[in-house]
Amino acid sequence: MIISFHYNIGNQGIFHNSIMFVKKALFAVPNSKSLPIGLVARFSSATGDIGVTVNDKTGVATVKLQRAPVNSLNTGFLKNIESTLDSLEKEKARGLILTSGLPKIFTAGLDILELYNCTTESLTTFWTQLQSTWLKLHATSFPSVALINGHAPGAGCQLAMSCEYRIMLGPKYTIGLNETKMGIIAPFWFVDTMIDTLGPRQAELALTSGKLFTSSEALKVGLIDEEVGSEEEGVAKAEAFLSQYATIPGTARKLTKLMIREKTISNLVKNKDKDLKNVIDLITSAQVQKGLGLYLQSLKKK
Ligand SMILES: CCCC/C=C/CC(=O)SCCNC(=O)CCNC(=O)[C@H](O)C(C)(C)COP(=O)(O)OP(=O)(O)OC[C@H]1O[C@@H](n2cnc3c(N)ncnc32)[C@H](O)[C@@H]1OP(=O)(O)O
Repeated sequence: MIISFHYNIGNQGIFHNSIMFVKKALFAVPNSKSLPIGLVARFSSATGDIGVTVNDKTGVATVKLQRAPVNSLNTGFLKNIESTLDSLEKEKARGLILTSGLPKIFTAGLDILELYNCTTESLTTFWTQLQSTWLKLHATSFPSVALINGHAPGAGCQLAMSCEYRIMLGPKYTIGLNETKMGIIAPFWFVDTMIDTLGPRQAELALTSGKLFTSSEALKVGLIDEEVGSEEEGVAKAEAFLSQYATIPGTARKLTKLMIREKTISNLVKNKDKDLKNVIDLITSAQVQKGLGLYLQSLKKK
């Protein structure tokens, strides 16, 4: 476990001539490392790595997801993300920028290997962790921005939608809930989140077709809030968005957010077991297993 807390020195970034400016450890982020982007692949692991950088002037934490090759979300990585959010809550972070440390991919969504050839037991562990990580992200007390610097299909889109503001790097990447394209059904809380984000009409069109939106299409329907031409521009816009909360009393902000999100959150909290049963029934069916196998093969053939 590396316990590190990285400061942005005068907003110049944490790496200068490949030297990390690292101040003393202030809190623990389990299994976390802060890595130069070019080194990401070397640190790939079952649980992934999470780079956390906190700007000491603003208290905003930038969290970089790093699980090569595509930041797919397995049980360990989701647990790692949840622990990171717990640490940020404990240390009273003033804001979150959630982004990817990998080139081209925000996250490829759920790790299909957790769904394919799974047992009821392994699927239960995985799905329970997914529910728990999502609940934490969706209800953070601090404001959150998803800086979507690559593709964000499936649960990648779900994570982004749970942040309060979405900034996407254009024009090459896509985002959306593509479950129906895979012959599966998005869980009700993914659907609720998309309805909260797009409204019922656009959500229905998007979900039934499993649409993956380009950044400009996503902007048009309100799936993202801003499209940017570079990561630097994205970071600047994310910081600008978060800076407006510097003068807003935190408790009033948090309670307002939770009031607006309460219905979607409590729908999952009250129906966790039902959701799990739906998933087990669907995912372990022979037909869905066959489809997932073919989907995995098609990804590998590319
Ligand atoms: C009630 C049940 C509800 C279940 C809900 C599910 C929500 C989900 O999130 S389902 C998953 C949705 N995600 C996808 O469909 C994404 C699939 N992946 C892609 O479209 C592409 O990989 C990409 C656009 C993300 C990246 O393309 P790129 O060309 O850069 O890389 P690839 O060569 O395709 O992939 C590299 C490597 O990674 C493997 N892989 C890709 N995605 C996943 C994944 N989601 N899970 C596991 N593994 C994945 C891919 O097979 C390649 O593996 P190899 O290197 O071994 O060939």
